[in-house]
Amino acid sequence: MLVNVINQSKHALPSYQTSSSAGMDLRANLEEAIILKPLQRALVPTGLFIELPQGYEAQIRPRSGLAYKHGISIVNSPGTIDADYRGEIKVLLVNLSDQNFTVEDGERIAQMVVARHETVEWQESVELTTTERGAGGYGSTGVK
Ligand SMILES: O=c1ccn([C@H]2C[C@H](O)[C@@H](COP(=O)(O)OP(=O)(O)OP(=O)(O)O)O2)c(=O)[nH]1
Ligand SMILES: [Mg+2]
Repeated sequence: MLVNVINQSKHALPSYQTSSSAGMDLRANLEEAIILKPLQRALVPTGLFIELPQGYEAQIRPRSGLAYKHGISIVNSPGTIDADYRGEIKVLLVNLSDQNFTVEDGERIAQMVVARHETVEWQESVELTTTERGAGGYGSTGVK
């Protein structure tokens, strides 16, 4: 799909790393590096502005390598970019490790997956259909 984008960053547009990747890696666009102390969070700019077609959203997800090696995650994971959002895409990183982590300019900090979504219209009802699960949840199907 074609998506309008304005790239005000110093870096190339995000791209898929392999032909069947679901996500495109997003790079930090920084004047200077950010040092994240343990449990500290920061809203990291990307310099990207996009215009998604109606009925689509972009999800901002953590990168597993950063999470595994450095404990870097995203506070609001997955972040949601609405189709009508025209501001800069930012990534809310958090350092879940016990050591400082430096976010460098140009570093791949997250990945963005574009997905379709439905728009719900409520149909108010007095009862719902009966199912095998019923109201069971939170581990109701087994001890572990
Ligand atoms: O990780 C994120 C999450 C959101 N946004 C932008 C795009 C999104 O369309 C907008 C609003 O996000 P959200 O609805 O999650 O935030 P909110 O706290 O509900 O704010 P608002 O009242 O503006 O909707 O902020 C980002 O740039 N990065
Ligand atoms: Mg909102």
